[in-house]
Amino acid sequence: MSNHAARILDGKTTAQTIQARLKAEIESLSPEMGRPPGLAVLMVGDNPASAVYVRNKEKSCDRIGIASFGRKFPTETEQGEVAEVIEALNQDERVDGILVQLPLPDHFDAVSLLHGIDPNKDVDGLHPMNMGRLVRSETGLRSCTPAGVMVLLNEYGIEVAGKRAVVLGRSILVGKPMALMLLEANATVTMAHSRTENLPELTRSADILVSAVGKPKFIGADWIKSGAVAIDVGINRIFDSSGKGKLVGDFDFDAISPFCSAITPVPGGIGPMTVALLLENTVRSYRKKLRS
Ligand SMILES: NC(=O)C1=CN([C@@H]2O[C@H](COP(=O)(O)OP(=O)(O)OC[C@H]3O[C@@H](n4cnc5c(N)ncnc54)[C@H](OP(=O)(O)O)[C@@H]3O)[C@@H](O)[C@H]2O)C=CC1
Ligand SMILES: Nc1nc(=O)c2c([nH]1)NC[C@@H]1CN(c3ccc(C(=O)N[C@@H](CCC(=O)O)C(=O)O)cc3)C=[N+]21
Ligand SMILES: [Mg+2]
Repeated sequence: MSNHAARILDGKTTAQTIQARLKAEIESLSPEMGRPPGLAVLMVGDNPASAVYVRNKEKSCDRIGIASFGRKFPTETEQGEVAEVIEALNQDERVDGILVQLPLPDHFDAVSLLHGIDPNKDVDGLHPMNMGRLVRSETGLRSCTPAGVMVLLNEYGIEVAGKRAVVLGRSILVGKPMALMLLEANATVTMAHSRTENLPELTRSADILVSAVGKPKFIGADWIKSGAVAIDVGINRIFDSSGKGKLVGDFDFDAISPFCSAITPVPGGIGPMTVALLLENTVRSYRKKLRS
C-alpha cells in the first residue's frame, strides 16, 4: 500500500474565484440590462440538505448582485399551487432562473412539476429539453453539481480522458448527468446504485470515484484504488455525542485520504461548486436576453 499525501481539491476557493468573476460581469451588464439578474428558488417542506443549499444560495446572490425571488411552502402544499407559482415566474421578466428544491414531498409528482419550468430558465438543467441536450453533448443549461465537479477537476488539471470512472448514485439531479459529463470527457464510465452487486470490488477499479449516495462513512479505505481521485458529493447532517450537528459527506475521509491522490472535503468541496455553477447558469440565462 502506498501512502500519498492526497491533494485537497478546494471547492470553496475555486467557487469564490468564480463568484468574483460573475460579480464583475453582472456589474458590467446591468446598466445595459436595466435590472440585476433574478433567481427564484422554491422549496417545499424542510429537507436539511436543501436548507443548507437555500441558505448558501441566498447569501451568495446577495454578495454578487443577483435578486432572490425565493418562496417556501409548507409540506402539505398542493402541487397545483406550486405549479401556478412556476407559471407566474416563467412569465416574470425579472426572473432568469427557476429552481425547485429536491426532494419534494411524497405527494408531489416531481417529473410533471419540472416539465412546467421554462427550459430557458431551468438553471438546474432538469427539464427534459436540457437533459436531452446533455445526452447529445449540445450546449445548454446543465445540472450544477456534476458541472461543478467537472470544473473542479479541470481547475486542478486532473486528466479524465481514458480513465475509469465509477459514479455511485443514479439520480436525475446528480448521478445520471455526472456519468454523462464524464463520458463526454472521454472517461470509461460505470454507474452503480443500490442494486449493484459487489460494490467495493467495483469501486476499487476506479481511477475517479464520485459518490452521490447520501450515507455518512459509506466509503471506507478498502473501497479505494491506490492513487484514486475521490469526489464526495454527499451532504449528510450527523450529530455527535454532545448532540451538536455537523455536515459530512459519504466518505470516511480520514480513512480513505491516505490512499487517494486527490480528494474533496465536506464541507468546502462540491457544495460551494454547486452554488457557483447555479449562479453561473443564472448569469448565462440573463446574458442571453441581451441578444434576444
Ligand atoms: N454537494 C452538493 O452540491 C449536492 C449534494 N447532494 C447530496 O448528494 C446525495 C445524493 O443526492 P441525490 O442524488 O439527490 O439522492 P437520491 O436519494 O436521489 O439518490 C441516491 C442514489 O444513491 C443510491 N444508493 C442508495 N443506497 C445505496 C447503496 N447502499 N449502495 C449503492 N448505491 C446506493 C440510490 O440507488 P437507487 O437508485 O437504486 O435507489 C440512488 O441512485 C445526498 O446526500 C444529497 O444531499 C445532492 C445534490 C447536490
Ligand atoms: N433542485 C435541486 N438542486 C440541487 O442542486 C439540490 C437540491 N435540489 N436539493 C438539495 C441538494 C443539496 N445541495 C447542496 C448544495 C450546496 C451545498 C453547500 O453549499 N454546502 C456547503 C455547506 C457549508 C455549510 O453551510 O456548512 C459545503 O459543502 O461546503 C449543500 C447542499 C444542492 N441540492
Ligand atoms: Mg435527492
